[in-house]
Amino acid sequence: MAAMNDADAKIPVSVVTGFLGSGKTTLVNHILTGQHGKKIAVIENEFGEVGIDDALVLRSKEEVIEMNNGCICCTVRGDLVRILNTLLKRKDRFDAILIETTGLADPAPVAQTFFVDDSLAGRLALDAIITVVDAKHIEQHLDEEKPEGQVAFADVILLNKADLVSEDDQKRITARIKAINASAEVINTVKCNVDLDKIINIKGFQLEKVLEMDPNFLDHKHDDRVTSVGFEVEGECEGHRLNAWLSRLMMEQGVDLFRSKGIIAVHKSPERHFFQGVHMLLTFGSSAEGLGQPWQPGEKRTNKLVFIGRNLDREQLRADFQACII
Ligand SMILES: Nc1nc2c(ncn2[C@@H]2O[C@H](COP(=O)(O)OP(=O)(O)OP(=O)(O)O)[C@@H](O)[C@H]2O)c(=O)[nH]1
Repeated sequence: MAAMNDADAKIPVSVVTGFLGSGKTTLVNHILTGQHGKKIAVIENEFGEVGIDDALVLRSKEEVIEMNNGCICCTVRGDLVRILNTLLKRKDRFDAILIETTGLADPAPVAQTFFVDDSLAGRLALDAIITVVDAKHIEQHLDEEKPEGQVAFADVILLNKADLVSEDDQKRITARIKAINASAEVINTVKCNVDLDKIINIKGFQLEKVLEMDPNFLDHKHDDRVTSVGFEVEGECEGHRLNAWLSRLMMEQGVDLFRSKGIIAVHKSPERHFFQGVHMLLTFGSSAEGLGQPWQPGEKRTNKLVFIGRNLDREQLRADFQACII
């Protein structure tokens, strides 16, 4: 009997990165709901201790597993290895793995896992790093500092939110991306609507290429200027108090608040309410608009909040939120 080629036996792993709010969850939803005949296991890393994206991701036949222990840079080795090993015990149930990283994570530590960890190196193959870029905000971010790493290490770049910029803008941004990373394929998308064959199982990642660019790729150091605060509080919120607190918070700390998200149980409302913010911009939604599910009869009402930013005071945030509970 012909022995199976080792490389063929490896399960492809795709890593989705992208700055906060660029469209990573939109891409995961696109993949989960697509008619592609592939069974894909999704691992999500929420930056914070409670999972919120999980509630926003549409459920489908694929499995979604969530990692909740803070920044992927720090916990990746333990958590990711453990989760991947658990997944591998059920490997007859999927053909590919997709890892959605937090918007701030440098993809390096995720990618390293597949080379550094012996238990995984032989069984999984890092297929590609897919970076989602927000066409509207990328230039501002490139001018400031952050997503260079995400752009530099990407194998495929989705220039998403193409609907929000002109064709000239798209050309200029593509040129700027190419100046950072000439070898990545750049695909313009709206709502991350991309042919899945262009992003999954494409064998795009090459360690040699990356090491040539960054010889220190395999020894990443964590940037600890930014922290996350996540907490869960049982009970029902008084809507006006919550609004007043969030408005004050955005006004006073908006500059330092990169991202905020919450799942809220509002007093006397059967709907599950959500808020999400980027700096001072806050939007609200609820299960009445088809986002997530209403509270089920008998289900415990609980609130989950996550804040990501600089100089966050966990105790204060929690106490202020607690004061909104009836
Ligand atoms: N106009 C426009 N909006 C989009 C597009 N793609 C996504 N969005 C919106 O952008 C917002 C952020 O999208 P998400 O998919 O949640 O982004 P994310 O990268 O997962 O966000 P984080 O998990 O916070 O990092 C949502 O309100 C989306 O509906 C697009 O192509 N055009």
